[in-house]
Amino acid sequence: MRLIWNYLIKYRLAVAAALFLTLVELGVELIQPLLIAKIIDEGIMAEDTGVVLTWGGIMLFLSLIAFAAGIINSFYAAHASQNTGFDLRTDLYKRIQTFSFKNFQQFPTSSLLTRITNDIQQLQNTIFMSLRIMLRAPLLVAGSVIMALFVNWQLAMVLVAAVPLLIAVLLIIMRTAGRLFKQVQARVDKVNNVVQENLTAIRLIKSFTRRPYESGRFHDASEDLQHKTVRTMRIVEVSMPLILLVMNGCIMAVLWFGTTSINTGAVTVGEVVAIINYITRMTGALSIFSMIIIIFSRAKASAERVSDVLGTEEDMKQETAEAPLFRGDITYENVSFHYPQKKEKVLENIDFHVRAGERIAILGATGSGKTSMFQLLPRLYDAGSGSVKIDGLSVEQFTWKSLRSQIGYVPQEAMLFTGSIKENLRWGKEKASKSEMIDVLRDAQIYDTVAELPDGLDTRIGQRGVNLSGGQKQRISIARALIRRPRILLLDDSTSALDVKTEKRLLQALTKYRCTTLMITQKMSTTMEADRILLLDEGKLIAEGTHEELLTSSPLYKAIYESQFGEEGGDYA
Ligand SMILES: Nc1ncnc2c1ncn2[C@@H]1O[C@H](COP(=O)(O)OP(=O)(O)OP(=O)(O)O)[C@@H](O)[C@H]1O
Repeated sequence: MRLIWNYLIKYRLAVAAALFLTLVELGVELIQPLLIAKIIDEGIMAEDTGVVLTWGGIMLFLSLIAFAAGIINSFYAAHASQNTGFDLRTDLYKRIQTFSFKNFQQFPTSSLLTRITNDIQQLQNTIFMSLRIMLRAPLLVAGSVIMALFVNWQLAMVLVAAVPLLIAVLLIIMRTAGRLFKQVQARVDKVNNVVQENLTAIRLIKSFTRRPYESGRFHDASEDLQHKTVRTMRIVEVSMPLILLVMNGCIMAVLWFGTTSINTGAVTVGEVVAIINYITRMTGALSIFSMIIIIFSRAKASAERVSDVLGTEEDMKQETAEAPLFRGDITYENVSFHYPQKKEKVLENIDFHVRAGERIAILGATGSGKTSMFQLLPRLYDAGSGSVKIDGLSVEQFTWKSLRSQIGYVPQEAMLFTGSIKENLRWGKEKASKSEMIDVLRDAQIYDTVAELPDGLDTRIGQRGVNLSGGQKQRISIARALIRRPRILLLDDSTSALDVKTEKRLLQALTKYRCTTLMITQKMSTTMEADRILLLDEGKLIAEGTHEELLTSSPLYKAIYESQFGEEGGDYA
């Protein structure tokens, strides 16, 4: 919970004002039974209407003050809680943005989503409730005991004995519930995970008619959440009957001792009524305690989950050197790599050199390590051993921005954002002009299609580009990479959905960018457009050369070629 204090401190004035106003409300509440005692003993019993009216008027006035204090308190409580929530969300978001892929593997996306929404919402509610009513509850309980002692200490001893014991039990319940609520939040993660996967793969689910299976998965996750929440709430709910039992016991004891003491004259009727009034108010405050237990236990769990993310160290640090303008010469020197959670190497002793401006095709069976090899260049991962260099300088010495802004990366799965085509292109270069956009769309062989759309560049792209074909998405992704005028272009199977002629035109248009181009591909038609080809197999670079060289030197390359074009080689021989 230290996390909440650290953030709340910024709004200390609002917090102080809210707490002060709580004390005003509390003061009025605590003084009222005293006034009631006075009215009974000095007004009603003594049949003095003047006393009743005077003190009754004072009670009414104080109630109005408490009412105003309550309203203003809400304003300050909302200000402090909403702003703290905003700050936490912002910092959490910023921290997630710095995450490396290794960090991401630590926290599934669905869990990060729950943390940044639901968990922060819990913390926000807790701060609001704390400033509004929660603090009042313990203060009211403590204040009532003190005031009861002040009214009649012998009768109040009943409370001195019972209340601390009751609070100790409630705190134990709160601790247990805190642990259980953490498990509840993990179940919320699971539900989010299923929903997220479901919605992103809705087309697949429909085409495979897997709706009943997916509904089953959702049902199980949701039911698991329901059961865990019910089990947790059961423990919390014990607190309410417990409070009523103990406090009603206190009232019985006060009435019992009070009646005998009134007869001996040691206690007045007003004092008995006042103490019972304090007990009733304490019962109200303690019932809020059961709500406090729920909110605090949840908040404790949420605060830990948020802290876990905020406290996660970036495992990949960026260095401070600004990269020079690259020529685009690339060297992999004896590079080996394995993913953080796996021991087996997916790349082993990769060694090659690409001259600036060259166009290289990377060919290899699925899972042979092509994408992994790409990811080392913009430092999405760091090589385990060996060195990846651009223009003879290790990529690990540059700032992310200066390195990545010179690399155009088109990932295997074309990922577009909700917004217009224009906005998606500006995602690549913020201040791109209309003519720049037209140029890159033309080079990516998609301009004619865009121009025919009723809204042209302003055409809205649905979430993840649902309203575009696979090939259209690929070409807009390529245009987005080209608009940055990259020095190095990485195409990860980005032309797989294009027909041979369109692809040929696209590759032709790329020559004017004079950038070094590495293209992962499964298609021979693409490799034949390259200056050289790297052939990967099970993480090893097994052959390197031009198309003609590899046809004679590499049996695997020849086999792939023949599998695509037949032994004669068709038109491409
Ligand atoms: N994020 C990851 N975490 C762990 N292992 C991974 C990860 N990504 C890929 N791998 C593993 O690394 C190996 C190489 O994968 P990679 O994606 O580099 O192959 P690829 O040649 O690009 O395959 P494809 O042609 O199918 O895209 C595979 O065995 C794969 O299972």
